[in-house]
Amino acid sequence: MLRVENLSFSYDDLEVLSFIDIRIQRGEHVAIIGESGCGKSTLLKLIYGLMDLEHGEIFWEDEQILGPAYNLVPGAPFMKYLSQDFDLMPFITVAENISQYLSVFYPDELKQRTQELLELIELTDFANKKVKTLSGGQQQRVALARVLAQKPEVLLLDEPFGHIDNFLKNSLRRNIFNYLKENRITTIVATHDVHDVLPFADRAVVLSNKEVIARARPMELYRNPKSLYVASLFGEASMIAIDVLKTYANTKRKIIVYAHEFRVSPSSGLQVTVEKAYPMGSHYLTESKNEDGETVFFNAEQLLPKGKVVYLNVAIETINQRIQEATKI
Ligand SMILES: Nc1ncnc2c1ncn2[C@@H]1O[C@H](COP(=O)(O)OP(=O)(O)OP(=O)(O)O)[C@@H](O)[C@H]1O
Repeated sequence: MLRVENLSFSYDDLEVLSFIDIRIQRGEHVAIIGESGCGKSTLLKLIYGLMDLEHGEIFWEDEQILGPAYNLVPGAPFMKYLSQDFDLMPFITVAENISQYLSVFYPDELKQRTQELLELIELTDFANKKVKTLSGGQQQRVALARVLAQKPEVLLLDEPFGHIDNFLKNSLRRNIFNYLKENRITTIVATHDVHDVLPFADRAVVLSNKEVIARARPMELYRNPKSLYVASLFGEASMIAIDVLKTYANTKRKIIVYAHEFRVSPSSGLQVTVEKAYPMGSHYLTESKNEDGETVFFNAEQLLPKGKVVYLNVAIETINQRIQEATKI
């Protein structure tokens, strides 16, 4: 088990993390999510031992992870950290970069394992190309294979698919995350991309304003977000008064509604005026204002013109589900 206990950290006078507690089981896949600048990368660097904690302790099983003040070579040997800069050897080939950490005493195994990792990152055809000639996304994939070659017990990934185009991203994500699960590699991913989180993470930890503000299974967080901040990590969302959606409801409480959960109606529901519409392929993400001037995002099948007044409804099941959570917001 990885235990992060009471961790606090500041850069000079700027406190970034305050009394963080996280426990991660061996083989578990946990996503650290939160807005840009909330401290995700800092937390990964601290877990890897690249910086000294201001307060608190980190353990992997019974071994304490210590920072550079206590370790000449920072970075725990049973862990690997894939940062946003890739740490590759630019003047040798892709295959050589990957096999650098494999044992030369077993040449057949070295060849087979290098091949396996090249297939995993979908770069078999580039095996003999020098790394410096690759694109940023290709280099990121080599960096991934290079850390996997070292068979870490714990893998820390910082925005692992940030440089990779959408064309490849989905299959690569499935390859890599399935590989990590099958090999029981404990994985912590810092990301703001929901596609890294919902299909793959066993749990998500949400950081905001120096603290952990939510932790749960990703689908649980998505279905019942406890704040607009959490919902916004999954998509456009708005806070709506329950009595506007359910006219017979006698309450001033509000619930969170995702843009795709609204249905457009010509006559009844929450009245909004269209401001702007963004084509999204299957629908138009439509920005509107309600009668109190608050912004409401909803998905519409049609392109609605600026100034058009429409009414929005939400399925009763969704309202009831969120009402149960609304008291906690
Ligand atoms: N070396 C540094 N020196 C001083 N401040 C830093 C340093 N690195 C990060 N920070 C600050 O610490 C805060 C957290 O940064 P961090 O990179 O951990 O956030 P993040 O959640 O990973 O962001 P992103 O998603 O944009 O990568 C930010 O306010 C950032 O400006």
